[in-house]
Amino acid sequence: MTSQPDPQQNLAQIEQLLQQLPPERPQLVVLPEACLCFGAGDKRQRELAEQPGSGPMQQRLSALAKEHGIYLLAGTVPLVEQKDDDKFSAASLVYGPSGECLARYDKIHLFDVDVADSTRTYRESAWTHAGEKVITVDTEFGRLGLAVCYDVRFPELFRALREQGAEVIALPSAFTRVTGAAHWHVLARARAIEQQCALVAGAQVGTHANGRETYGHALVVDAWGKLLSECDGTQSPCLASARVDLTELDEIRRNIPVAKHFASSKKVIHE
Ligand SMILES: O=C(O)CNC(=O)[C@H](CS)NC(=O)CCC(=O)C(=O)O
Repeated sequence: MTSQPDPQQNLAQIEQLLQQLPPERPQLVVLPEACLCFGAGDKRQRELAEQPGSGPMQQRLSALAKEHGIYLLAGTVPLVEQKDDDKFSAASLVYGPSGECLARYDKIHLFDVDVADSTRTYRESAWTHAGEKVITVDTEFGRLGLAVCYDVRFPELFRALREQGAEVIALPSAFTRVTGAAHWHVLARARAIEQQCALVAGAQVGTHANGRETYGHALVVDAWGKLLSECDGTQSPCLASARVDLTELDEIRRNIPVAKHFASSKKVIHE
């Protein structure tokens, strides 16, 4: 998606995308990071932020999951608790096919980074509370692990997801065009290969209202690291869609038992 600051506009685009879904169920749809208000600015996002479980954005997402009978993962909806200061949490929300909210993951690694692009300095922690919990959730198709965008650079989080039983990992993202061109595919495939999990990544693409440029390339990778589907950036919004065979995952894990061999490095690396 090339999300705009206005949630209504983005929701209309999401509705259009969902009309094009293949008929198979169960089905997981992973929307990009900041799918409802990209580029709204920190002040506006704080205004839009909802309390967990209530508010128009969450109601609409829940209704869409139910209407289409899908698992719908909304990348980073701004949420606040009553006690909050002027910061909000960047929360990934997972809705089940009956519309219930099954899980919430707050982005752990915040993007306080300098990039050689027109934005130059990114300081996400200035307005966002960092998450403190590793989250997995059971679905009809297996256990889903949650990560967001910049998290992909931290393999420890993905190892923790695997240790919690993740089989599929969702990665809603908004990689910068510059770092994405250099690192996106390698990082996404490496995390899938290392943890022997399928990985489904939504992505922001193009030039946004605040002038930011994102890399796109939403993709689906299997547990062998094979790229099953990808948006190539020529069209937005765009749907990358694939059928993932999780019996293959069992075989990969039997043949290359990295979870067991992890004990070897645990013995010599003391944190
Ligand atoms: O700010 C918003 O509205 C939405 N959030 C984002 O765009 C986030 C935080 S600025 N972007 C990233 O994490 C880029 C990571 C990246 O590009 C890398 O790791 O190289």
